[in-house]
Amino acid sequence: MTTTDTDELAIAATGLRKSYGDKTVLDGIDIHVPAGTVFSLLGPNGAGKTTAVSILSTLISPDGGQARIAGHDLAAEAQAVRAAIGVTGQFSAVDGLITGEENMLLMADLHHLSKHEGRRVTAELLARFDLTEAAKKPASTYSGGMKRRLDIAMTLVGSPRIIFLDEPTTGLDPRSRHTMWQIIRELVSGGTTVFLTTQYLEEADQLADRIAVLNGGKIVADGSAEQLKRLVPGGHVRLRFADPVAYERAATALREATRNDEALTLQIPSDGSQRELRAVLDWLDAADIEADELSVHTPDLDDVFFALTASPVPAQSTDKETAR
Ligand SMILES: Nc1ncnc2c1ncn2[C@@H]1O[C@H](COP(=O)(O)OP(=O)(O)OP(=O)(O)O)[C@@H](O)[C@H]1O
Repeated sequence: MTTTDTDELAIAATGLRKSYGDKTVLDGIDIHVPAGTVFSLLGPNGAGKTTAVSILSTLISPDGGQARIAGHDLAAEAQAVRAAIGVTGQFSAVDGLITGEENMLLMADLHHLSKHEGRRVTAELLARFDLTEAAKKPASTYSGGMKRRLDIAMTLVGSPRIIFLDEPTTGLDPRSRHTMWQIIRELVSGGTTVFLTTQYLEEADQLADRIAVLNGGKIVADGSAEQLKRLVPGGHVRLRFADPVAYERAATALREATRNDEALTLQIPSDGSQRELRAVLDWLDAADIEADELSVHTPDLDDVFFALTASPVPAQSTDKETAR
């Protein structure tokens, strides 16, 4: 990789390793995040997402590997790295005993902003995150979504170029989750780089330019949501019949279909495109058969996630496999 490539990367990590005792959590992972994009690290519980965030944000040291964050070496220039990043973890930095505004002013102090500048930034961020009305109330009275917004607002006091959001919407209701997604999109359109960990596949699908799936200590897949979806087969059209005679005739006409004689359904491999759907309908018309229901299934990130995280992780993924 040339120097220019490295400069344009907000995060460039290679061979990161971390073990606790004889448990290898990260077994040599590479992460490259271009500036101004959203990168999402996905993985089941305990996969090591928080560990990766903690390493990249200088909270803990890796056992091996290197990383440059905002152009600074993680090990040799930890202070410069810290100055360039913001971290919002699973455990909020919000102090419930003081007001939202006081939490913000405290952050401004920590970042050595002048009194005047601290007040200006606080007012601006509280307004941006729709917290002006609640600013003078103790943060303990805030809803989950408000606390999460305050947490991110506090992170932004230091104007970080890169922010790490560790499961930013876990436990939020759908409306608050959508508000958070909007906030993240606005941050990125303003040039911030976002490193996001999530257990919600839809969240990664909605927000991330690139997604990496972490499992068994390794990145098992890496790409855009579309690229990842292409990794798994499973796109199909399903036809359901109420009449067993129509079902039998359709099964004879559509030789590639997989039969389910109990449910009277036929499953035909398909990419879900208009062309392929039309072909199926044309076959049915030609044979003068009418299906009672037609549904299209295209692989989604769930399929990718379950396919990629199926075996090496014990109990949890087995449950998911059986559930499907
Ligand atoms: N300080 C520690 N000492 C020992 N083991 C640890 C420590 N921190 C993390 N682990 C273990 O490392 C593994 C990865 O943990 P980590 O919190 O990074 O996973 P995660 O992907 O963030 O999971 P979750 O989604 O549940 O937060 C887990 O098995 C955890 O028990």
